[in-house]
Amino acid sequence: MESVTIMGAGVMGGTLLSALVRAGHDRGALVVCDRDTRRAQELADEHFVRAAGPAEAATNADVVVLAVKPQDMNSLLTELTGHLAPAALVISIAAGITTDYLEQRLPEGTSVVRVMPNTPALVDQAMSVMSPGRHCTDEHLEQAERLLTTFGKVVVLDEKHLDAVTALSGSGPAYIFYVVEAMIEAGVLLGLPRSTATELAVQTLYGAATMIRQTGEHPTVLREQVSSPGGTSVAALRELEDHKVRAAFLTAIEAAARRSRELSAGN
Ligand SMILES: NC(=O)C1=CN([C@@H]2O[C@H](COP(=O)(O)OP(=O)(O)OC[C@H]3O[C@@H](n4cnc5c(N)ncnc54)[C@H](OP(=O)(O)O)[C@@H]3O)[C@@H](O)[C@H]2O)C=CC1
Ligand SMILES: O=C(O)[C@@H]1CCC=N1
Repeated sequence: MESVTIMGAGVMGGTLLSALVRAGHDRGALVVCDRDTRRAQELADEHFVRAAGPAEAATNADVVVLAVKPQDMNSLLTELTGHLAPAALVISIAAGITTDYLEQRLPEGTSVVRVMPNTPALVDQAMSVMSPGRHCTDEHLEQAERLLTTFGKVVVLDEKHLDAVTALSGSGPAYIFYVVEAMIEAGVLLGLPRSTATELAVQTLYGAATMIRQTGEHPTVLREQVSSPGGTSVAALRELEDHKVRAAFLTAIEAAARRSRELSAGN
């Protein structure tokens, strides 16, 4: 089984490591590294894998996953200089960071794949989109796909779409959690106990998501089925339209894509 090193023991590094362990990846072939060595050791201990410094972690890795913030990518790449195996596959999950940027800082010919996963990887329901770099072989792309498939769905797209992808599915869980928070608050406002409001909102989200997936119907059709003539749903939806909630989603997701592009410049 290939050796995988995860650089960055934060939210996504931890999420991806836990997913690989859950999928039965050989623990002896998993290494985690963080500039906070205590954090790396804690994560390693939690999953019975090994923590190591950047040089050692990179040297023997078949796959190196870069899971640091985009703003830290330059310094991480400097630390990796001279330590990557020539045949290693580098998978970057950083928002905004292009394969071009990575290839310019890594040894000539390094296989790079840019991936945008999301936090539902924690429950094996990630949406990951990947774009191969210039030197990425078919074998390396398949290797990346195999790893990513262990914790969710994977799609290959041209890199020109990756800022939009980051804005939609990368950040997407945050928008959904925000909507659910607001629905829970509304239930509490109407006098429901908070625990009941939470259960109702969460099951409604789960049921609605499952319906979209299983029926294959467009969300508009499903929304219309809920909206009885002269009824409650249409009364609520008019308020959402009046408050320009749809337009707010469009501009919010545009802002996220813009921010992804800014991050590519190291801001
Ligand atoms: N969170 C999400 O939902 C998603 C995030 N991403 C991307 O994943 C990446 C990580 O995000 P996230 O996990 O949220 O961020 P975190 O800040 O939680 O994790 C990044 C970790 O990397 C550490 N780090 C920084 N520099 C180095 C270095 N040179 N060597 C080793 N470790 C280092 C950080 O330390 P310190 O705390 O000291 O900075 C931190 O522990 C980002 O690029 C983000 O764009 C992609 C998809 C979804
Ligand atoms: O907020 C962020 O920048 C990261 C990238 C996608 C999701 N979280």
